[in-house]
Amino acid sequence: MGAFQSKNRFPVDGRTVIITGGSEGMGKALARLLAQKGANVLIVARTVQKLEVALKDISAAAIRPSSQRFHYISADLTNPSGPPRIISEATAWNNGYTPEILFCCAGASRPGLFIDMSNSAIKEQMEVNYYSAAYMAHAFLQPWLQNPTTPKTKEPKHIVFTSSIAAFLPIVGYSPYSPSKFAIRALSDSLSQELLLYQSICDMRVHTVFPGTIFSPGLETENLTKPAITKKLEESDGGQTPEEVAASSMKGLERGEELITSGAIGLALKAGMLGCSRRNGWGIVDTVMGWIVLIVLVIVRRDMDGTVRKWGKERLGKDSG
Ligand SMILES: NC(=O)C1=CN([C@@H]2O[C@H](COP(=O)(O)OP(=O)(O)OC[C@H]3O[C@@H](n4cnc5c(N)ncnc54)[C@H](OP(=O)(O)O)[C@@H]3O)[C@@H](O)[C@H]2O)C=CC1
Ligand SMILES: CCCCCCCCCCCCCCCC(=O)[C@@H](N)CO
Repeated sequence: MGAFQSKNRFPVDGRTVIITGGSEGMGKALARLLAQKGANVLIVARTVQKLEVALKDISAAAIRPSSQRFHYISADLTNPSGPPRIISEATAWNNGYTPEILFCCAGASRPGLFIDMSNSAIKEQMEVNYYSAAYMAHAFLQPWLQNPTTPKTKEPKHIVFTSSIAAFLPIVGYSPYSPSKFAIRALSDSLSQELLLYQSICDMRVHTVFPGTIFSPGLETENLTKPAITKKLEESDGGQTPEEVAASSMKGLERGEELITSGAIGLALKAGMLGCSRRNGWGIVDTVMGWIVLIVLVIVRRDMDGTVRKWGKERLGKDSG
């Protein structure tokens, strides 16, 4: 302990955290982890029954059960009227303070070939992944700015978005899904710069997590309609449990990272896609890794394209999926 231990840049003990998609999968694993670290936790999702079951599980993980508080709010986050109601309910529940940390984990993937998709399916992916996060983030910034003083004023406020490594490379079958995760990364980057405007009034930070395959209820649902070629292309990603993703996300946040990956493939792919995004520390590791990755990706892309071309040649007409 002590001198060599770096500062925790994401303290949560005694603070109040709101997690969308906190009733299942990665969001629920994060909620449990935050409860173990001493946070008050509020989860948001649509289905009340799942929220009730999850909340019991989350509160059972508290390190100080007598003083930590837990709550849920049911809302459909694709509806822009949801977040303002969530803020007022959450603020009232949290003794008049807007929760200081927002995790946007709600999301879903409905894979399929673009050519087969209805326009409403294309729109739905943007709504459930991008707008659900953008509306929430938008609703939190004004209350934070107007009331920058909270019991833990010294600590910055945080928004944490959830993207995917599908935002780093093309994968057949994710054409309506990947753009929604790219959009989250773009929002994260532009907000990260915009929030500097207000830094002297209220220190607000934004982060994005890029998980690979997560063994979650959501994955089981998406696999029901996933084209076989998509399963083939993503088989080299071994996958992680929601708990593993939650733990590595928290580690990245505690190190102060802005764009966070939870596995080796994500780390490499991110390095090849950083561009003008914030790098960790001075960015030397990310940058050198990026040079190597960009060379390796020439081969990866050629290999993936070869697989897709062969698949089409052998199966198109018989089974386009
Ligand atoms: N699973 C995977 O392989 C990967 C997932 N991701 C992303 O990680 C995040 C978590 O995924 P995962 O662990 O699979 O989650 P799950 O699909 O298992 O759970 C999704 C959660 O979001 C809630 N939710 C879904 N739609 C809405 C909505 N319209 N309004 C409010 N809440 C909603 C669900 O509850 P309810 O249905 O009751 O509303 C549930 O709590 C998502 O953003 C996902 O896109 C990223 C990479 C890989
Ligand atoms: C040096 C770099 C090597 C690169 C190897 C490429 C491997 C590609 C694996 C892609 C896996 C995609 C997971 C997306 C998960 C997701 O977001 C969905 N499950 C939606 O929920």
